Amino acid sequence: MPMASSDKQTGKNRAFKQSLGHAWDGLRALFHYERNFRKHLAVGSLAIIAGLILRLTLNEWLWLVLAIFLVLIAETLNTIVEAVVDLVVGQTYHDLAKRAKDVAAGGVLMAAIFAVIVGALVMLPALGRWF
Ligand SMILES: Nc1ncnc2c1ncn2[C@@H]1O[C@H](COP(=O)(O)OP(=O)(O)OP(=O)(O)O)[C@@H](O)[C@H]1O
Repeated sequence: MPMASSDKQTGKNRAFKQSLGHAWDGLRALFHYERNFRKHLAVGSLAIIAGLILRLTLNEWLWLVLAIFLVLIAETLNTIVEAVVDLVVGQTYHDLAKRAKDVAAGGVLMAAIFAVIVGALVMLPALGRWF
């Protein structure tokens, strides 16, 4: 059952290019609809610019990039949870809906705390070398 009527696909992708196209659609949806994703992307981009200016070492780059991607991936998972919960319960209040959304938000918070710690551990010594 690869296609529903009106050309909207509901079945499996048949080619890698098709899978890649849907993944790209997902990234575009994150960027367009998720304000927090855009914010995290902006902060990550600023950290990369700071890293370029401060000439980070390879090791420092690895930690920084890991922290940035962890936050973006956590935000992605949070978005998935919100979408699926809304799909299932709509506007109805449900304790499990609250738990799922709160836990997903907690995941983003953990990743953000990790990023702040990594940012401080990487940027402070790099700033010290700069001055
Ligand atoms: N259907 C629901 N049932 C119970 N609680 C809900 C429900 N929908 C949302 N909530 C509560 O409201 C909070 C905010 O939900 P919402 O879907 O608005 O997320 P959000 O604030 O838009 O998240 P983000 O800031 O990551 O986009 C949830 O963390 C949860 O505590």
